[in-house]
Amino acid sequence: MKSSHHDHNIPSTPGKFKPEKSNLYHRFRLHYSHPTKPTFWGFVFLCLIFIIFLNSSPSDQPLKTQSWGGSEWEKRVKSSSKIRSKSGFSVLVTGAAGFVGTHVSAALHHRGDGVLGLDNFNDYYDITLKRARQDLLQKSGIYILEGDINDAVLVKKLFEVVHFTHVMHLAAQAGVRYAMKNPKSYVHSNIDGFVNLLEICKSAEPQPAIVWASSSSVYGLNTKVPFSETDRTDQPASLYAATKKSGEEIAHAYNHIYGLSLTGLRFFTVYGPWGRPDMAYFLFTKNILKGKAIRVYESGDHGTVSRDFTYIDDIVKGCLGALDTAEKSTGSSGKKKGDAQFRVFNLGNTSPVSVSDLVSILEKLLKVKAKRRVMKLPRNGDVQFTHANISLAQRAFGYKPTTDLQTGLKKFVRWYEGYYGLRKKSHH
Ligand SMILES: O=C(O)[C@H]1O[C@H](OP(=O)(O)OP(=O)(O)OC[C@H]2O[C@@H](n3ccc(=O)[nH]c3=O)[C@H](O)[C@@H]2O)[C@H](O)[C@@H](O)[C@@H]1O
Repeated sequence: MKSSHHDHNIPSTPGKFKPEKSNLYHRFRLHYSHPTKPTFWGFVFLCLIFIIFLNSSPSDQPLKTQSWGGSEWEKRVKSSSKIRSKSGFSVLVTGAAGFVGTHVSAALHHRGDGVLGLDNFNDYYDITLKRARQDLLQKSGIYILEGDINDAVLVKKLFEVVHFTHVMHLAAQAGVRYAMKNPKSYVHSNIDGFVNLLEICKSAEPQPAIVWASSSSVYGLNTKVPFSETDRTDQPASLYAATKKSGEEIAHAYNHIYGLSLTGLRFFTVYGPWGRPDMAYFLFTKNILKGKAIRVYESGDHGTVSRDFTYIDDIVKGCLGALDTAEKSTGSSGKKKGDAQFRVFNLGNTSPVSVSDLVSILEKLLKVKAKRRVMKLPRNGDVQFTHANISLAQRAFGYKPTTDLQTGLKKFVRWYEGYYGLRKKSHH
């Protein structure tokens, strides 16, 4: 599972029994060659198979919920969610140990909003990075609860303990290309999980306003540039995109039936410090520094593949702007009392850069020449280009990205070197 041919750096699927199994198998083989006790070892083998069977869950992502509950736990939940400023919010941030979730949580807390994080800490990518982000937030008093958005009992309990004014829903199975490897994880988090959350929000008293992460990938094969929110989004090129588009339709239905205030944000390839190791800029940095080859995609006839790379701080401003302009939900007792706000916004940078230029910028910053393997874009769900029109978000909450790719990557590289201990110590 680990080293597939495409994305050798993408970690294995959640549900990590394989390596252990082969370990045990080898250990067993060593002992099995012992001539004296074949039946004993046969028995041990059967036991092991049985244990493996018991431990393997039929679902792709088993619910991993720590023990929770009790008065101490409630105190912690309440204290983290407590509003510390005049007219501040109390926000449940799902996916709070994720890349965007961490930055948004920190920004909300910083301005005096109460923040409770929820994250299932799945192993789609390096968990130690998620734990490090958790530690970072914990230092400023933000509690990230370990639990899954599919866990209805837990999420319901949270709404009983705290009257959240807002939900910032960022928990998702991200990544475009990984959807071919683990399709069900996308349905599990992006559809099942979202519906579970909305079901609970619709019955919560009071209903919170919800802002959530959609994706630029919903534009799929759309060729009209720049992408506007009114452009067609019915031609997804990946299952990931299809689940995010489904999320937008599901959001509409919950807004229509239950009066939930819903805002979907179409993020355009967000990058920056504390980013996701499965994304190209991160993966490239790692491999360039290791002297390993990187795959640089191009389209047919040596055309460029480009992205409207958007720096994390700009995205955070967009998220806060969306929260600040979100109107209240209108329903109560699970029933709609009037029309509620329904919005979708692009949050991009408005200046696409080719993957090849991305690599050149990294080469300069890292002072290492990349070993480029230029290849035609495989049919893996990637689209050829993205380019956001952001005028809608600009009008609604003054969204205006200010960081170009060069500047943003510089900050990323500085973080990367610090985090992985690569920075040269200066001798006065
Ligand atoms: O905009 C979005 O909504 C999406 O942005 C990113 O998806 P993507 O644009 O594919 O980001 P990267 O994985 O960083 O890829 C960036 C570019 O590098 C290219 N690439 C990727 C990997 C690789 O080995 N080589 C390569 O040339 C891709 O084709 C793509 O054009 C995120 O990973 C998604 O979770 C998010 O939803």
